[in-house]
Amino acid sequence: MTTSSLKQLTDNSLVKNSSFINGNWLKSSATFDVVNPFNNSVLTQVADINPSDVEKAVIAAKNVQLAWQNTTANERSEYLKKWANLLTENLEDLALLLTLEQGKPLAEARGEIKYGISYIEWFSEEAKRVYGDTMPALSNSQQIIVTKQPVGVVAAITPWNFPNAMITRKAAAALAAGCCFIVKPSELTPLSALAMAELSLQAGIPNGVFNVVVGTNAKAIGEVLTTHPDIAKFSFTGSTAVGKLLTKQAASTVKRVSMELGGNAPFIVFDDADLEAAATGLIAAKFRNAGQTCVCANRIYLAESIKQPFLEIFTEKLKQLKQGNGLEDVQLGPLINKAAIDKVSTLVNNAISQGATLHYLGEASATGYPATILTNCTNSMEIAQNEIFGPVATIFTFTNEQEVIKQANDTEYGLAAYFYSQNINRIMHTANQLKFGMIGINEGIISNAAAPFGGVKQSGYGREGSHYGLDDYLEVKYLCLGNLV
Ligand SMILES: NC(=O)C1=CN([C@@H]2O[C@H](COP(=O)(O)OP(=O)(O)OC[C@H]3O[C@@H](n4cnc5c(N)ncnc54)[C@H](O)[C@@H]3O)[C@@H](O)[C@H]2O)C=CC1
Ligand SMILES: O=C(O)[C@H](O)CS(=O)(=O)O
Repeated sequence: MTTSSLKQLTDNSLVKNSSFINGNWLKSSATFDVVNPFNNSVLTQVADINPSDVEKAVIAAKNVQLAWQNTTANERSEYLKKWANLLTENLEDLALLLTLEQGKPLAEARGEIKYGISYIEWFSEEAKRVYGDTMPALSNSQQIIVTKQPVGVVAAITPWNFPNAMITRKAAAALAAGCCFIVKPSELTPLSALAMAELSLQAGIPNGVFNVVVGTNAKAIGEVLTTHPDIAKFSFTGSTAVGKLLTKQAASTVKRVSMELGGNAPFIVFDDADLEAAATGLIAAKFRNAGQTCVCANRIYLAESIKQPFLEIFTEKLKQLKQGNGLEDVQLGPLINKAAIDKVSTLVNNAISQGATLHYLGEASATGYPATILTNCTNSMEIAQNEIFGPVATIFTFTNEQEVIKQANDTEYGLAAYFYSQNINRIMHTANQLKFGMIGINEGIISNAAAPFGGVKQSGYGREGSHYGLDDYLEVKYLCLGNLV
């Protein structure tokens, strides 16, 4: 029987149990349990920060902000490279920690750590590519110069589904731009963030530049991070509902805001698609992290003429996926908690009561959810208008290209979309009409540090990764030099 304990780590110094502020570990009397979602065992206790102590992180960051933004781009690049190298050296322990606290299969956890490291590596180079402009002046006695400067102290709040990569995707860009950084990770998965903090210390990143505050009073902590006047920018990844609340709070001090929110991705298989490739792509796009990602395929539209052959291929592939303990040889881990299981069950039962057909039902442990295929779904069902966040494939059919594009766009979200076709005219026509920030064309996994990750509509705004990702942490300054002879 696989033991599920932190003792399995090679280097137990990576297990940290309190907030990391100004290079120190802040103890507090109150603690909260960190639970393994597969068996609900308590992994460890973590100090529950008193919201009144969150300001200590703000002060620490503010006190070192000028020194940090006055380092050279090369110096910041070197710090980031050291951090990335340490994360790579500790990859196995970081992956084990992530699977223990979040549940995803170890192979996926390794993938997430590498994905998270790729953002640090990407921005260690982007730090050296912050460029300005010159522009034609109104007279020869003038010179116009445009420079870019770091926005200042950045605060962030991140979710439990990618407890490593959602932090590095923000922190790496912030540090590269010359901004000090404070993050509140989800109280469900604080250990990955705290291990990252320990490695930032080992990388020599100066005290106060990278800070992690952990606690169960997300509301109170969030109020400090969204309203404190010494925080210039706020970045959030999580649900649209919470994103709206935090955006309102950040408006009180007119902070720069980036929002990476929920999704409701359509996945369209046209009649000219490579069905084998589309089925493989859908397995990846639907079942990664047991369906708990904001870019998961949430609605699957099949051309009527290929529905039967596609479903046969897809169902056979789905039967190969095993659900269970992420530490063992499985492809689907547990959901994050019982509330998540109840939410998915309600959506499925509601869909069936509204006419959906249960086409396939896999097996699952008590803390998992069975891989499921529902057919005969319609856009009016709750399951079509909500982010499922579970391993449930909902099948819709269509006969007309314009109709399916209209249905795909029929959502308040606009994060990711996918479609499979081998006709270039149909590909360009469809890509131009889909209202989403990111589109996978004949591809089910599109996440890449070199590409701009982000959405439109109620999936938020701002971009993370790519050369666009630095702009969110920079202010443009216009200098007008006059009276030149
Ligand atoms: N667009 C994107 O890149 C991503 C979006 N998400 C979305 O997030 C949801 C799942 O993740 P969850 O962690 O459950 O989302 P969530 O929005 O409930 O929580 C996200 C973070 O916000 C914090 N939080 C919750 N209520 C808060 C409040 N009142 N004030 C301050 N902080 C608060 C939580 O502690 C956590 O750290 C799904 O809707 C998913 O689509 C998740 C990951 C990535
Ligand atoms: O939280 C998420 O869902 C991630 O943003 C998805 S990805 O970046 O890992 O694709």
